[in-house]
Amino acid sequence: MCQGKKEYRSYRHLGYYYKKLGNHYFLTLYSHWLSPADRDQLVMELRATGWMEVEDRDAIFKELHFKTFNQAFGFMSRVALQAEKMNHHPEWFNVYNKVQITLTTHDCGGLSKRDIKMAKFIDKVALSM
Ligand SMILES: C[C@H](O)[C@H](O)[C@H]1CNC2=NC(N)=NC(=O)C2=N1
Repeated sequence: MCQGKKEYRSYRHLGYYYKKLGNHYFLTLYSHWLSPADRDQLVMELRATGWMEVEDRDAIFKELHFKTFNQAFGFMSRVALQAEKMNHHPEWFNVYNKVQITLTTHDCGGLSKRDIKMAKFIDKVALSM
């Protein structure tokens, strides 16, 4: 989904834009694109529910604690089904009742609308456990 800068102009009519990260250009879909203003606003809202920005990556992170391993695993199962449905998968680590989650869009080298949608889903499910 993300090509180098050279394809940028040929894809523009398809609603793509390119984003420069370091010495690389990532071509990504407008439909998932987060404008800087939207990104700042949405990430600020997620900070209110415990998400934080990852220092050396364009990604967000949250650690969730549950009463038991079963609850943590049940939470992960529900998120996994949503990840498959969205074709958008978290980077996560589980130890007993704790789940650490990092969200970013690998195809685009950074945050996209899918990460925001997934983060809100995660918060909703965690609240219902
Ligand atoms: C081939 C497959 O559709 C892609 O690799 C999907 C799968 N899940 C994904 N998950 C995340 N977080 N980012 C992606 O870019 C992504 N791409």
